[in-house]
Amino acid sequence: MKPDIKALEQKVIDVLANEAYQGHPLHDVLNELWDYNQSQWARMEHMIRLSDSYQDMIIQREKTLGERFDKHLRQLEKITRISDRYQTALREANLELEQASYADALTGLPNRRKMLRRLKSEFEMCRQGICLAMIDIDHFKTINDAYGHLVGDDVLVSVGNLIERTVGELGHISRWGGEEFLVIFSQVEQAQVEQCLRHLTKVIREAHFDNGEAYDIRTTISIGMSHYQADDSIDSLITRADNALYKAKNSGRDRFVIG
Ligand SMILES: Nc1nc2c(ncn2[C@@H]2O[C@H](COP(=O)(O)OP(=O)(O)OP(=O)(O)O)[C@@H](O)[C@H]2O)c(=O)[nH]1
Repeated sequence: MKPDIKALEQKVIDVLANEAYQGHPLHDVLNELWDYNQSQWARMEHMIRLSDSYQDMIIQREKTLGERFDKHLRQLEKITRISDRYQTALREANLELEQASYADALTGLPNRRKMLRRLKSEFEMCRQGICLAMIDIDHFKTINDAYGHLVGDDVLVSVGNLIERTVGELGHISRWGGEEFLVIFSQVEQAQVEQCLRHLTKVIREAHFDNGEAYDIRTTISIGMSHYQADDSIDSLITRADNALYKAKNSGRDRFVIG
């Protein structure tokens, strides 16, 4: 049978309060037991309160942790988006930089570095049938001296444009340096290249480089041509074109010579 704890407790309280039992040894023992029981209850309640607040604290902490985690996640997403945009911008900037490093700043034509790359790849693909034309403006210094460097720049750009237009699909032009241009013809009949270069000297000879009415400059070009021969390297092919250009200069300019 289950004891009625409440009634039992009340009975103990009554006995302890009863004057008639004071001083009896069992009264003292009961008193001590009662005090001990009360203190145990108080301890238990204290522990329950502690446990409750501990659980509260954990719940709060988990809540805050969750919120903090969400915040970090949002920050992380933001950083990822920024990083994606940054990488795209970086890729575009690198591309622009790469293109800029292969273009001549004045004429916009491919520069010597780009040309050497092209020459290397043409050489690797099919070296037979490659022709080079080294083209140099005649007495260009006199144009600079007479009209100044800025006008000289304009003439350089115009000559570059005329070469590009005249060569067209037959070859690839580059500004090799200073007042020199290099054209690669690949897989074009040598006779056709010669005809093109002969025509080019005529085009430049007949051109008027004017700036409205401010000036009217005439000029000519000399060309050294080389075509691939057995055992040629890129260097030897360029050197033969250079030597032929030298001969064209020394034999009166305004012409092309085959090296
Ligand atoms: N305006 C201008 N001049 C340049 C540029 N690059 C090189 N030059 C000039 O080109 C001239 C080349 O002179 P030279 O090597 O003596 O040759 P040239 O006067 O053309 O004579 P030949 O080649 O012997 O017919 C120099 O005056 C350089 O300053 C440039 O980008 N702009």
